[in-house]
Amino acid sequence: VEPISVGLAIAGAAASALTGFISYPRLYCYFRECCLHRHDPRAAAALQQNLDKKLFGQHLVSKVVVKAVRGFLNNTNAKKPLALSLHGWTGTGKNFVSKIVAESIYKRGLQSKYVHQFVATLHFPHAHSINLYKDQLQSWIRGNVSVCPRSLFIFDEMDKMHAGLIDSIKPFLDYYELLDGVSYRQAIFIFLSNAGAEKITEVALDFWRNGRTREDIQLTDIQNALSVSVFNNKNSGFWHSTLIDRNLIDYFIPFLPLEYKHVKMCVRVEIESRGYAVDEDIVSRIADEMTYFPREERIYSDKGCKTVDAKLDYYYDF
Ligand SMILES: Nc1ncnc2c1ncn2[C@@H]1O[C@H](COP(=O)(O)OP(=O)(O)OP(=O)(O)O)[C@@H](O)[C@H]1O
Repeated sequence: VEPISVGLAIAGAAASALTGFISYPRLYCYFRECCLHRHDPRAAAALQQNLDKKLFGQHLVSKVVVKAVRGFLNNTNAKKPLALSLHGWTGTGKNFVSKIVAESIYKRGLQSKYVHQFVATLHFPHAHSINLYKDQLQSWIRGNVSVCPRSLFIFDEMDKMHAGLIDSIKPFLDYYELLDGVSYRQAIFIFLSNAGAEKITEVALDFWRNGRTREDIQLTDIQNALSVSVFNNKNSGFWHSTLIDRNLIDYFIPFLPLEYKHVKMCVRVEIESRGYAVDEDIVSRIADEMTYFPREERIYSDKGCKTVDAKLDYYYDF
């Protein structure tokens, strides 16, 4: 065999292995993050599993989020992007659930280049810059969905967001097939706010006072009251935006206020995540340090599970 033809054969094999490698998307995407083009059945299963395991005291949230996201990911012919609006008291798991949703779709979760998070007071702090923010936000969304149709956008503190800014994202949430040549129908938008938290607490408290269990609360018990209260709340940017009256929000998802037992569950998770054995005495002491409302019954933690990790620092020497 001529040395030159052996060389060519080796070069050819190497080249075809390389082309095979590059054109084999699953292998390629194993090493480098890729936009999700096709439905991956593992995404919905991972979402269900993680919510079941990690999210405490939110039976309505788990049910609705899994149904909504699974249905949307399975739908190859969605007519609009998915828009979820998460409502509830502080520290009840809204950001936590958004993170779990992000992680179920993209391995790198919130760090993924296809997941974009905005915090109203951080990214859009000045009312006088609203026009600039509008332009920036629209071109950011357009640019990112052009690169990856299955992009995820999370907007925190929606109740502090300027109504004009909310209106500027409205076209992306609508039923258009294409906007300037871009389709937004595979994108997912998650909006977080405390708007409606009082209403949700009222319903939960009613159940408690009537001796009914928290798990008896159905979505319908809360949902109508919630959309009306959020819509009529003059303090939240949501009320005068057209997102709600044009029915662009697909699901209103209520987060119930967390009870003493849920706070304890959060403390245990935090202790374990730091590699310590759970000491029930410390768990109770931390849960006891939190404050609870209403003043007479003291059922719900007024910070939810927030600040639990900070309190833990006091008990463990790092
Ligand atoms: N229902 C829950 N189940 C398990 N852990 C929770 C739950 N709620 C909150 N936590 C824990 O508390 C932390 C803080 O909660 P999170 O940031 O999700 O609250 P939030 O509802 O977004 O509050 P805010 O309205 O103040 O932004 C989470 O990172 C998580 O560790």
